[in-house]
Amino acid sequence: MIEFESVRKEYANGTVAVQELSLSVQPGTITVLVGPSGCGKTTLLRMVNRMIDPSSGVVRVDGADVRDSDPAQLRRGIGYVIQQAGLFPHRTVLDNVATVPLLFGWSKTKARSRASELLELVGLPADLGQRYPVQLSGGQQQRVGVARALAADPPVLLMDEPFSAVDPIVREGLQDELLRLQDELDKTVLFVTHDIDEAVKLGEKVAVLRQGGHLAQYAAPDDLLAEPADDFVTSFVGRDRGYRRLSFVESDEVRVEAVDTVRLGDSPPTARQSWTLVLDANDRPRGWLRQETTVDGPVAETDLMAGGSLHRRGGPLRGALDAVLSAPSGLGVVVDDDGHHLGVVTAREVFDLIEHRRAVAHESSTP
Ligand SMILES: Nc1ncnc2c1ncn2[C@@H]1O[C@H](COP(=O)(O)OP(=O)(O)OP(=O)(O)O)[C@@H](O)[C@H]1O
Repeated sequence: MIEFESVRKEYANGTVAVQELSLSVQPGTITVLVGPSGCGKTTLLRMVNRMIDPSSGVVRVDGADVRDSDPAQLRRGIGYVIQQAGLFPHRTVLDNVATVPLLFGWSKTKARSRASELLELVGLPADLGQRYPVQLSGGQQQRVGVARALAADPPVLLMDEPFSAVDPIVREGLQDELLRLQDELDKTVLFVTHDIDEAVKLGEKVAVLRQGGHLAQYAAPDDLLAEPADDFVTSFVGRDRGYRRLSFVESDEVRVEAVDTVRLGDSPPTARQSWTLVLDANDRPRGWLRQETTVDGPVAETDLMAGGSLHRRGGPLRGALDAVLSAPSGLGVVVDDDGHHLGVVTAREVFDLIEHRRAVAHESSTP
């Protein structure tokens, strides 16, 4: 869908931003360009919609050389989202999103109704449509930016550091939202970031660029973390790459064990284990009760130690290990999709599974 063939960009001042780079982006996937500041990510991205033309080489969208298309026409099929959303400050949110359909000659009513649908699609309440961008939080503005880019239903989306101006929690929410949207929409997304965590979370393929616009490695996230191509990629993907790789390991085989539980408001069992898991009336974990804690009567919130993160059954093994490491009991709490308690996993179980996987992988790679 998007191809770069021996693309080179030298700016008028002699800076070579992209160096003889070839790359194919698969249709219907999120591909991430990642690398340190100044390595040519934005330059590469902007060559797709002809905001920048290459000095040599060819950029193709859907098999056609972009230089053969009229830039305005080309951009109708390519949504563009930038940092801090770039919304028009004097137009309401709804009119910001309706801008492109209006340019296409849609009636005001039709364009606004499409804009409302899009606001809902990106998870914003309809009444925000009447506000001005300045009256929204950074995260909300980014969502409007995404809605606006989707307005013409373009098959291709270019996203240039779209989430880097918001705090880490909001950012994680926006990333999850993009993955959910992509499940639904199947766009061809080219996404620029300098954050390797964001890259491996979002990308089906990740292109690591290094200074001077060289392509250092182009691989699926798991392969990137498992086998960085050289010292630059190794240092760029970071020291804890072994741990982060667990994000791509399924936990289906992990054994979930039973643990003693008590409901908030009930009396604890008389013979208590070292740790008892406390649940609410809907079987959702609320915290841990230590054996040493004296409880007179029913268990109350004040008797509890805060629980750790919860591991959703079937989620990546990283979540299981994090649940173990963050729980005061050293037991990772496992829940179903609705947050109901299912049992616990131990660190030993997680490590045994990692060891087992390694042995299986080794066997299958040994002739
Ligand atoms: N119009 C321009 N004229 C001259 N040099 C430019 C121009 N635009 C970018 N550059 C230079 O080209 C190189 C690549 O820039 P680019 O913006 O593509 O990098 P980037 O990887 O997106 O960086 P960042 O993460 O900081 O946004 C940099 O050295 C930059 O200074």
